[in-house]
Amino acid sequence: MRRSAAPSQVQGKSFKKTRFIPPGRSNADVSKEITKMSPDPNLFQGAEQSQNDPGVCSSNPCPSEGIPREVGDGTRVDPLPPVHSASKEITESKAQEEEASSLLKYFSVVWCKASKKKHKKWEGDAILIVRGRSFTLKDLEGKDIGRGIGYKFKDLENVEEGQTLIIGGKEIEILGTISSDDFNSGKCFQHGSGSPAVPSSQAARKCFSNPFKSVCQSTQGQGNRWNDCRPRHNPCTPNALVMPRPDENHQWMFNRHCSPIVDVVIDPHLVHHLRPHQKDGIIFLYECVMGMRAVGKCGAILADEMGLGKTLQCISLIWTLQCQGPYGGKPVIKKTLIVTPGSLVNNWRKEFQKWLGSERIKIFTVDQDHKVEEFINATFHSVLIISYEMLLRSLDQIKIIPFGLLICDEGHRLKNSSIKTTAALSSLSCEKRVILTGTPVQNDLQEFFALVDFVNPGILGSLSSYRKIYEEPIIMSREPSSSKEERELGERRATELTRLTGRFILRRTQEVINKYLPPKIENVVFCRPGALQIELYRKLLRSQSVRFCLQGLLENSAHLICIGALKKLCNHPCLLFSSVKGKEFSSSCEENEERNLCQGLLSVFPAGYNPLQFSEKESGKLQVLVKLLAVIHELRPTEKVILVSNYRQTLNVLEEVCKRHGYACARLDGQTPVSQRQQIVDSFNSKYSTDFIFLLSSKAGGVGLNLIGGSHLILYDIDWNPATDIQAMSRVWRDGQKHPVHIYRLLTTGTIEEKIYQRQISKQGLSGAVVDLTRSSEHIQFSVEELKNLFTLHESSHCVTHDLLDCECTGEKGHTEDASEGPVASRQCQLGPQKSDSLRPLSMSQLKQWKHFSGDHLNLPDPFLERIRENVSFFFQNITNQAPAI
Ligand SMILES: Nc1ncnc2c1ncn2[C@@H]1O[C@H](COP(=O)(O)OP(=O)(O)OP(=O)(O)O)[C@@H](O)[C@H]1O
Ligand SMILES: [Mg+2]
Repeated sequence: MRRSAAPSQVQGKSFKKTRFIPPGRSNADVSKEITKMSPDPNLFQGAEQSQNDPGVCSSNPCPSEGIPREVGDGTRVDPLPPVHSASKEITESKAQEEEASSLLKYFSVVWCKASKKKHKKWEGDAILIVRGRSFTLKDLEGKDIGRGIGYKFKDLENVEEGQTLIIGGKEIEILGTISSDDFNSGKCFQHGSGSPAVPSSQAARKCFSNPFKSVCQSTQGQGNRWNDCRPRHNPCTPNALVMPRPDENHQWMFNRHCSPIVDVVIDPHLVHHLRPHQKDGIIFLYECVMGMRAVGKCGAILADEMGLGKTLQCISLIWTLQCQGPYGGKPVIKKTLIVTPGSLVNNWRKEFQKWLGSERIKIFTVDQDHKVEEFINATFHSVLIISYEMLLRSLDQIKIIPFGLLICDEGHRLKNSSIKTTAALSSLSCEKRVILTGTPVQNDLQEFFALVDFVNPGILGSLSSYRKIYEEPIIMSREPSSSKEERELGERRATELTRLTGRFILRRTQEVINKYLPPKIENVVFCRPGALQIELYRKLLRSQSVRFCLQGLLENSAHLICIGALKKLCNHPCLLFSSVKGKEFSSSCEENEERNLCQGLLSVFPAGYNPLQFSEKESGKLQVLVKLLAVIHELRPTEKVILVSNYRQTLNVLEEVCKRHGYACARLDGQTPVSQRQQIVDSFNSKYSTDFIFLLSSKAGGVGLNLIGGSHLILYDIDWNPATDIQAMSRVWRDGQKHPVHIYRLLTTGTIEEKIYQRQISKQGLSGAVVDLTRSSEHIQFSVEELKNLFTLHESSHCVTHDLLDCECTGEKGHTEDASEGPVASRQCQLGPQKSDSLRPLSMSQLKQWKHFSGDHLNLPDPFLERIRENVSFFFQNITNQAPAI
């Protein structure tokens, strides 16, 4: 507890002052005086009582007037002033009020409950906010612990440093003034942990050792240590990447043996390959984990967009820290733990091998046959790579290994502090923690807290203080009904939060590597539904379940069943048939809705319909797909295709199509054993592979994979969450890709798929958790109005999405809207100004700027589109990185 030595001052004179020995004071201080602040009696009692202490007014017949009220925790809240009758008083008090309303001051204080005890202890630090005639006392968690109104303006105006006061039943000592800037930004609530890496003089003193003495000792005892401590690589070569030297404060803190300072230089073998943004990223990571950016904190979040080479940046960091260090050249760490999704364990091993070969560093990957014990016993391994699932199972063994560095790949999963994985990882004693994520949480402030608190525990204070100081003001400022003051405060707090966390969070966008990548041609293809699809769609929309949903009569997830059925139908009617079959007569209660939905559906299918012998013509998208595959195969025989769906059953249909057409294919979905995943990916990426198609379940394999063996990516269906689709799309357009990349998103015209797409690109979709991969449609709430829109089939439109764009073209000619239109609306709930970010889904106005044409358009400029136009009602196309020779 802080003990004050600040001198108190006498203030006020009209009432008897209590003698008070401030907590922690020596007896010599007893003479110091304390001011008892009381609400202004003038305001409550009328002029005749103006000199009275309101405390004496308990005899007042009207207890609600003039007697401070107590609220909540015993805090005194003084009554609102009654209306005065005398006009002179009104004029005077009006003038005073005006004067008072301009008073706004902030103080740092220590406080304790007011009592007459001789020996008291301050109970805590707090912030005193004096505003006009009132004050608020907040603890450092941002919680109100005292409040009072109706004080004498003069008393509050004269509050100053060193004073000891009694207000609102609490004794406080004013320690200092806080600028409104520091209050508004929230800085004054920080417990010191968030300050830049400048140690307090106390800390510096504690770590002091006589540098001269120890250097002498060491040079005598160990020969010429200065000569031994040369940098591992030459820092003077023109391309040398040299890490920043620790400053004096860092040296005081960490160079206890006063070893000579040695340049830490990244291995030239790696530097040769590094992109400029990767060099910056390595310096950033180095500074973070060395505690050079925030005092006592060694965590970082590297949130570069997908494909920017976060793996290589980490490998460079690990290799450097394991061999070098700034103090006497001594390595900073011995062992590193990398935790990653199961499908990426072997990708990490491969990347180590790719960049460092197999001799420099020994990697151990945990799987069924290689347990953690082996790593413990075989001491020559320095890096342990393990999946999140395995980590939970082997936590006890992991805990006993003294890891110097912890890297959590695809670490956005740690955004929930109550899940087991986060708790398990937090329990590890390793302080140097790095989260890697291409999809950071940007718009949920609590999840953001969890990530930040994981890498740098305590830097934002406790969760409750964070809520009070940042989350609540920020959220409040974004309410449409917020006042100007609230908006300003929220803005300031958001800026401060961004500043505070910006020291250890780095995010670069795709643009930084665009110049190393081939062109990307993105297409949104609106496929006409087949006749059977239309008939079934109409039938489903007429079903009792859909009708009840629209009347708001069904509870829970009934609408999800309807949505699920429509989505299956869009993929292929045979998928709907399989799910309906057998449910028509089901009697179980849970399946009631499904039964209602299915009734009469089977009769729409041709007699003797066999889902296994489905026809490609029955699905508009499948027809387009088959033609697309054929034209790619014909025009680009050496190129390969990634075919993505969110559903295993759909992948089964697509696999069957591949078989029918004789296309060799590989497949990775949720059921593919983790141990086989990398091998499947590697063999597809290999130039010797004979596979033409890679069937990918976006949910199972979307994150982290490199599928640069393919240059055409077809998204067969659409997810509510744009991040899932964007993740999948990022698998091919990344470093190492040799061919122009073609992306095709297939949507069934006029159906729910268009609606989901619109939701993705509309503001409504944007305000949700757009970069959060774990959210699915179950978390989406729909109003009856929205459901009505979802459950409408637009049979006559070429493209409902285009209809909504307010675009004047008829789709007859290739049309591109003038790019000079207004700015793209930014997301509502994000920290600070958002830079261009390819993770952000496209917006409606951006889509309008894409080239677009109807399927009837003559002379389509793209030979692939030309071939599929027959079944397509509309196209959107966008080309990134110069016009390709398609
Ligand atoms: N400097 C480089 N030169 C050439 N290839 C590179 C370079 N840096 C990274 N790569 C390659 O780029 C690909 C993508 O890198 P990586 O997997 O590290 O991306 P990432 O940032 O982790 O993306 P994601 O968020 O999707 O996991 C890998 O094949 C990697 O080997
Ligand atoms: Mg990665």
